[in-house]
Amino acid sequence: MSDTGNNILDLLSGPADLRRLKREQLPQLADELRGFLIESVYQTGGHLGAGLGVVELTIALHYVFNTPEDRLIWDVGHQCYPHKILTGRKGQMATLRHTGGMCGFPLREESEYDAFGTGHSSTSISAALGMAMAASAKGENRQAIAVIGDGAMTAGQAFEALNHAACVQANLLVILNDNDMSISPSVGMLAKYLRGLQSDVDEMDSDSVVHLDGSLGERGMSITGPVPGHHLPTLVDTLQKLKEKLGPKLLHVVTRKGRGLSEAEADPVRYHAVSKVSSSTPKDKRPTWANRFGQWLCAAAESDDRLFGITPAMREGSDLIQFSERFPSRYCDVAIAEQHAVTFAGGLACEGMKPVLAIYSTFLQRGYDQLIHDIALQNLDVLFAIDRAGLVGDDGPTHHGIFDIAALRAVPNMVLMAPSDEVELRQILSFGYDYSGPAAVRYPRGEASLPVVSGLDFLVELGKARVLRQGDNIALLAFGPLVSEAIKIAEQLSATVIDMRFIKPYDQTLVAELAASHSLLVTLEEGAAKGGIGEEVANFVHSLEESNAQVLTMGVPDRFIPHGSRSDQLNQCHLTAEGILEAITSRLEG
Ligand SMILES: Cc1ncc(C[n+]2csc(CCOP(=O)(O)OP(=O)(O)O)c2C)c(N)n1
Ligand SMILES: CC(=O)[C@@H](O)[C@H](O)COP(=O)(O)O
Ligand SMILES: [Mg+2]
Repeated sequence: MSDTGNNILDLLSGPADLRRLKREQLPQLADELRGFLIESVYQTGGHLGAGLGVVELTIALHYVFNTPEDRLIWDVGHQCYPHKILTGRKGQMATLRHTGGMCGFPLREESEYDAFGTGHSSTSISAALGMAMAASAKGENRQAIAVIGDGAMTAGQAFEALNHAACVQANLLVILNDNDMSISPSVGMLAKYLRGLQSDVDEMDSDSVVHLDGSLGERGMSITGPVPGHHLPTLVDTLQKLKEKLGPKLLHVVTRKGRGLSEAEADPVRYHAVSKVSSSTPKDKRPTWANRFGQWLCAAAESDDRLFGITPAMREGSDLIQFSERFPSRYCDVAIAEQHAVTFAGGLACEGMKPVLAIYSTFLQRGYDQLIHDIALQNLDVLFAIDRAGLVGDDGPTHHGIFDIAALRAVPNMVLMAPSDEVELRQILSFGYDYSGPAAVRYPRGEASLPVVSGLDFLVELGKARVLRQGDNIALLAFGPLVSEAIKIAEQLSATVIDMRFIKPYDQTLVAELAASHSLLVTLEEGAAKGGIGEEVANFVHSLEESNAQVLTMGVPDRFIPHGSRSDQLNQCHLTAEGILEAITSRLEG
């Protein structure tokens, strides 16, 4: 017995060892792997339910296929921890999602077994098909396997890829991991269809494999399943058969999210991700920006029955929970379908409704064309509540919301606002809601900031900033919660502090006045510096003939910021009081 009680798991250094096991050893390996996964993720925090649901599937895939030569891609990638543990990274699990530690998603640079980096959903089939076509072109006899959940399957790109795959002869295996869950329960036509096909995974038995060969089958993609996704003998036998079958194939497996941990099976929403179990008593958590948004949304809906609240499968994350319960007829979870969500909001607006689309900044990237083409170009009255705008911490670069400033300030008709605290959030959301045109309010992940200056008037006027402190030579122009960092160093610098509030249109009149009365303007934004609002302010100031003011722009540098804590990331980007002070000091010492 090894010291951790894991007879088999601890003896495996990689899939080659796994493939030397007898089939009858695999169920014990699954138990050991599941136990280690739970224990480890409770220590570090991270995604849990999805990984528990694919323990057997992961073992079977590495047992049957010759990974890494056979390419294995995990859609979204939040379920990849069992895969990482079995591919030589068990020892790194203690560093999961820590600064400098193991990534919480598949990462090509981390391992040859991570065939494709994921994080945003629904990319796996496209990538696997590309790899399969390349193998064919090179005459290489290898498989490309995409494991995609029922939630991820609802996104358009998944269907685009299936549509293409069904008409090309490439060795592609798509495994639909159907646990009837997204983060919240799956919604939409696909979910209904799949529910009609499968019984409860525990009621399925090994001869329940149904060769559907349905409509897609007649046109080039064979469909197998549904198969009980926790029954190792069935999984291994089925995968062996499919391995020998040429051409594009789809295997439908039925699993349970959170499998093997009773509380996670009972509440898969809550156990989608868990915080680390810390020995110290948890400090009272303050409401998050998303909580404050959710409260505002309910209050606004109470007084206006034209308001619709829309989320692309992120009810919990964006905190539309209360709204969904109180206003079910005006709550729309459109599944993982950001492109559809944006244009759908436009349709509502055309008919006089007041849609509010709550969407993470990083996921809005999926709907950028729709924002331009369907909303801004037609000047439709849609409010975008852009959540997770800024550095997000543990999830890392696939999830940072740092491109929305550069993206949206380039779009005519768009209004883009950045509240500095939770009181401002309410005021600015209301302003955006009342504004009759496309408006967006961006706010970060985590606990909502409290006002740093009291007794201010809250009247919000289009394109107008707020002077929080009058100083002399240096002016700090903060866009959003970085106001609090600016206030911390204002006295030491005897600086003027401006809460800019509006990114588009920004308060150009005030900037011109500041440029005439200060020698250094410093712009602060938690967004990509390249293409950011700081560049626009600098261009404007440097175009003023009557001013010699210099502009120091501070934002996220032109590189991807790795996973880790949000505070580490802000430090890396010098977007803390200390970092800003240091940058100003070195500029002054120039
Ligand atoms: C484009 C995009 N939108 C939203 C998300 C957030 N997200 C992460 S996991 C998830 C649910 C995925 O459901 P499914 O694919 O069924 O996987 P399961 O968690 O059930 O294993 C969502 C919506 C994402 N990662 N990417
Ligand atoms: C995997 C995925 O994309 C989501 O689970 C994401 O990690 C949620 O992020 P938050 O924790 O910021 O809600
Ligand atoms: Mg699912």
